[in-house]
Order: sequence, then structure tokens, then C-alpha cells
Amino acid sequence: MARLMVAVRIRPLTQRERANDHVTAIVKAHGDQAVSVWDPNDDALEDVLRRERQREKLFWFDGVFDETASQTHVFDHTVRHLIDSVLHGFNATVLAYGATGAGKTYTMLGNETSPGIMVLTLADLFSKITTDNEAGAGNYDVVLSYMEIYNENIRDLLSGKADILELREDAVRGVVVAGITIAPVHSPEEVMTLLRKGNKNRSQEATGANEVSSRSHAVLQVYVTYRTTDPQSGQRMQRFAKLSMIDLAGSERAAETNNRGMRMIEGANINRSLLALGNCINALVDPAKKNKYVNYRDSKLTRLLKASFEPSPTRRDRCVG
Ligand SMILES: Nc1ncnc2c1ncn2[C@@H]1O[C@H](COP(=O)(O)OP(=O)(O)OP(=O)(O)O)[C@@H](O)[C@H]1O
Repeated sequence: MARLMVAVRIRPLTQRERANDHVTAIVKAHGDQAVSVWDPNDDALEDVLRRERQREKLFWFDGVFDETASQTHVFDHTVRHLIDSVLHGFNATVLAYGATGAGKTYTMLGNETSPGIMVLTLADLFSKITTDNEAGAGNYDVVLSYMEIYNENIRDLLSGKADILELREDAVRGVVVAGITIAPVHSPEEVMTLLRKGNKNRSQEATGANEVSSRSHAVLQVYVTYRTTDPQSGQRMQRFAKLSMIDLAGSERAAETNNRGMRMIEGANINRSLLALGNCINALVDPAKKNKYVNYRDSKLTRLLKASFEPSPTRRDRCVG
């Protein structure tokens, strides 16, 4: 059974936005679970029929973070609780979704002074693994891959090569990317170095809506393998989990961003894969559907995430000899 948690983060206005009078929406946090959205241009309406209409629309979420929320606060109240599940063999996926310029890359990756969810998660994972190892309870291996999906093509961000990689089915690990760099990691510092290296290879361009807009989905996949020996039978066992953390490309309306040519084709591919992702999530969480058909094949992103969205067949400890 897949569990879904949806949280919203509101970022501070940029200088450019503060200087610009034309605001299309005002988003405000109400406590830690509700957000109101309001179009200030509605105030100028002379229409008597609409004057009494409730201007603010209220939306509810599992978590809401206002402009003052720090990276660690967001991490503590969204992703931190997933780490124990991953160490117990459950797959988990964290997605940052939103309009271009909304703060997805800042939230997922952050910067040197304010590291984002990817780095904070790995730091916490390593800290728990160290505690378990010291208590004699664990023998964990952590490896990761970092890729981008750009115009429906998968590229390895760690190798820096422009080769397009294919998806393959693997009996134990589910869908895997053939030929991708799998890097062993032992500390959050190593992770930061790899992510920084990978991001230099990411497809970013200036668009009408963001000066440094990510034009691809960046997918960090962390594979955690736990090995142990059954004290009674002497059998060697292992369990395996995959944690995917994804900085999605910005959703956008072509008319609003004034994108043309290549930027517009990228935008169409981005929106198509975001639609496929939305369809899969809706099909998975809809309680009314008994025999669910989830169409993962509509995009590379959803094919890649199939194993993470479905109950993990690898969750049980497997006997390896
Ligand atoms: N919570 C925040 N606090 C401070 N600055 C932020 C915050 N969120 C975003 N920013 C800043 O806002 C700008 C846009 O953010 P970012 O590039 O992360 O957006 P994005 O959603 O990834 O956009 P795109 O989809 O176009 O790549 C950046 O300069 C970023 O540093």
C-alpha cells in the first residue's frame, strides 16, 4: 500500500518580484496545514455579482511551511521520518514539484550554507548507519546514482558524458538504468561533492520566469543494502531499499513564460512527464479504484519510479546463501 504525504513550502519574494507591481497571486500560510491563494487583481473588479465572492481560496495539506522556514525545519517535518523505513527495507520517493522559480532546486539541493533535503537526508542516513554499526546491529552498503531526464532522454550526471542511457528491468532492483555510474558513498561530504559535480552537468537555461531554470528532472537514487547472518541457522541474509529524491523541472505555461523554440519543446516534454506522474499518483492513491491500472509507460520518469511507487517485493530479508 503506497502512502502519500503532500506538503507546501512558500518561498520569500525575490528582489525582482518585490520591485514588480504586477502580482498574479498572493499565497499565505495559515498555521501548519492550510494555504490561501488570492488574486489581488480581483479587488479592482467592478462586477457587482462577483464583489461578494470569497476572494481567498483555502487549500489543506499534510504540512505547510512559510517564508521563514529553514531547510532543516522542512526536512525535519517531511523527510526525516522516511529514513528509518528505508533502513528497514522500504522504498521511498521524495519529489519537489512546482512552477518554475518556486524554489524546488533550493529545497532539494540548497547551497553550501543551507544544504537542502538531498544532503540532509544522506547526513541523517549515515548518522543512523554509524549508530547501528557501532551497536553491532548493522552492516550497510550505500551507493548512489544521479541522473537527469531531459527531453525524455536519460543522462548520467556523474559521468558527465552526453550518452543517452536506457531503462532495463532487474529481478532484484526493479527498473534500472543500464550503464549508469553507481558511486559508493560513506559520508555526507562525499555526497555533497558528487551532487555538486553532477549539477554542473545539468541542463539549465534562463527562461522568461527564472534566470537559472532547470530544464530537466534531476533524479538522485540511493540504494541501501543491509547484510547480516542469522545467528541460529548461520544463513547470510540481505535486504535492499531504494530512496529516490527528485528535483522536478518546473511546471509552466508556455504563454506565461514567453518561451520559444527549444525552450518551448523542453516545456512540452516537461509538462507531458509531469502529467504522466500526476496520473500515476492519482491512480495509486484513489481508494475508489479496486483493480488499479497504473500507466507507468507514459514517460521515462514514471517508468523509472515504478518500483518505488509499488509495494516493494524486495522488502523481506532475502536469503543469499
Ligand atoms: N526558501 C527560500 N529561501 C531563500 N531563497 C529561496 C528559497 N526558495 C528559493 N529561493 C531562491 O529563489 C530562486 C529560484 O529558486 P529555484 O531555482 O530553486 O527554483 P526552481 O523551482 O528550482 O525553478 P526551476 O523549475 O525554473 O528550475 C533562487 O535564486 C533560489 O535561491
